Amino acid sequence: SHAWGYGTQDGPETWAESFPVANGPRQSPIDIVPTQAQHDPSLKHLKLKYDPATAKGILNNGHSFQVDFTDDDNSSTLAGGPVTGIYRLRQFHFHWGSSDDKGSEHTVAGTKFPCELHLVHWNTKYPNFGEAASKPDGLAVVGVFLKIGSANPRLQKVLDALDDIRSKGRQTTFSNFDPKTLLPAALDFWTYEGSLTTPPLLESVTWIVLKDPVSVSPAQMAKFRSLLFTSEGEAPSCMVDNFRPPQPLKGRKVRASFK
Ligand SMILES: COc1cccc(N2C=Cc3cc(S(N)(=O)=O)sc3S2(=O)=O)c1
Ligand SMILES: [Zn+2]
Repeated sequence: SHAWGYGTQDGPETWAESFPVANGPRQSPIDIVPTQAQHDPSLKHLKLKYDPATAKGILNNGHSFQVDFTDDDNSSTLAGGPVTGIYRLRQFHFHWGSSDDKGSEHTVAGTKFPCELHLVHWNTKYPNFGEAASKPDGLAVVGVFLKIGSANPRLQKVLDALDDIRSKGRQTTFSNFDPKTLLPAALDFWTYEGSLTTPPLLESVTWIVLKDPVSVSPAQMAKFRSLLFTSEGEAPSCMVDNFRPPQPLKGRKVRASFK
């Protein structure tokens, strides 16, 4: 399969060679400019229903780490907001920087956050995740910014699991976790039509980026940065700066759920 990464030889500037959609009309992430986002009063409020029992495992996939959920019923779902129908939670993961001045994928009027959480959901009008991932309305990803502040106790269970998945390919069980605890109190959001931010960069994502960040402490950021891009036995390479920079808007409109 295609070896891609975030280095100088295999990073975002090279991805179009193997994934030409990288230069497509609806690529993500983007810079969100609040003054240019249009308030859309027809947007419904976000309906997130997560069952902690659907948490299954945590995996270092060599690009990030992800917490996977069982998605064989509608126990953990997203509805409302900009989407029609019911989307099932598949996994969540993060993107972060080597220092606190960068790391997020979306930016807000040019402001970068040190970390960004993505909760990936797929449209149940399609038979399974893989099918949905290739459809223009197949996926809905909720993005949450993390900003430096006090330690976030809700992150701790996830961060404590990282010791067991330090290298690429490592995974361990991860159960009884409610991802709703990772979200800010208010679910105000910006939304636009975009793509996966890593290969295969499929243009199948309705993005729902929450306006309010949640906190993360410098020590907690150090835990993220203790992960490795590399497998055991390879020369170790710290998993940092696993973010794609903002992509051209190409005429897309960003809507806001709030005034
Ligand atoms: C058949 O399509 C598949 C199959 C298996 C995994 C994936 N994915 C790959 C990248 C990717 C990037 C995401 S992000 N950063 O935009 O939230 S979400 C996501 S994924 O859907 O898990 C796609
Ligand atoms: Zn992501």
